[in-house]
Amino acid sequence: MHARGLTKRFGALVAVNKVDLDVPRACVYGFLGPNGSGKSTTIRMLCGLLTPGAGEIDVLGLAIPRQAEALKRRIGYMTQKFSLFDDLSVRQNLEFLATVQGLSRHDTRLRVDELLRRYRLNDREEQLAGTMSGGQKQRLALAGAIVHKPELLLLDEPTSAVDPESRRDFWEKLFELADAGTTILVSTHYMDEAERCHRLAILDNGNLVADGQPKELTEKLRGRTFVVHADSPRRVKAALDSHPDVLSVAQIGNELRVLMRRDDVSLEAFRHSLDGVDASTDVHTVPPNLEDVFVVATRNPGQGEERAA
Ligand SMILES: Nc1ncnc2c1ncn2[C@@H]1O[C@H](COP(=O)(O)OP(=O)(O)OP(=O)(O)O)[C@@H](O)[C@H]1O
Repeated sequence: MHARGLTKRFGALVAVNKVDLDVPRACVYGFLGPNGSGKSTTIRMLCGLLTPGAGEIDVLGLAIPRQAEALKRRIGYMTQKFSLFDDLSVRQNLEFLATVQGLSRHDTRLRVDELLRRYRLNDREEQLAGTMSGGQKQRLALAGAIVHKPELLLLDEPTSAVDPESRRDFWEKLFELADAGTTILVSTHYMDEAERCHRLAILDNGNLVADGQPKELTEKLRGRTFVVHADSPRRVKAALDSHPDVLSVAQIGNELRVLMRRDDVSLEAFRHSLDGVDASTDVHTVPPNLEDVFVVATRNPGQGEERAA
């Protein structure tokens, strides 16, 4: 899947601004960005639900939106809002979706049986979808999105309302699908999920501000993250908040995770800048994580053009 110069305006707002994307086949591609950064709008344009203001889109060899009709049978789409019928049973939901996708009665029965088994829903196939837990609904919604064995799956914050174990379980299913050749584009606000993707794109105010493999993105930030142990972390944080080279400070218990704007501030110089603030401080460098990448990409003016190869 490729997009070039993808743009969408809503009145004066540029929701998506000249975005270029390349999503390799059978890849789990993560889409990250603050609220309102344009993730859903991009995904909706890629699956032909929304017409771009400008740009070229090629999905599975089809030109979108012109050939969107032909794309429908080849993609699956699932959003944060469960697209299920609450007053139909688990089985009826899957049967309905299979019929909409044009499966014969025979194929529908085989496929629904297979999905109920594989998604551990066979012990509750008669239960009304509306009475299921968030995690179960989400498993059913995923089963529904792949009932027609799509080559590409577009998932818009599919795990936003479920517990950590259900999220892990859901991601196991995504990797199973990718191993079997399905390409997956998934938006998320969870860094642990982003970390698991083969590749990632970060959007900010409609602009693509970073893309690459998670490891490439974090390696580029080497030398920028310090951890400060202190007896009075609030006082140290107050001092760091006014430090010109500090981009962000996050408190985790008695530790402060400090992200610098630049990578040329030495550990010694940084230690020195805390002299006289709290005698108990202990500072060391730590490897950057994806959250650091996210903060740099979305908060640091001038970093917008940084891209991993
Ligand atoms: N139909 C619409 N009409 C007007 N503005 C819209 C419309 N759809 C989206 N927007 C605006 O476009 C911007 C991008 O929205 P979008 O839903 O794509 O962001 P997002 O990154 O998916 O956010 P979130 O993480 O909150 O889901 C927002 O400012 C939103 O208000």
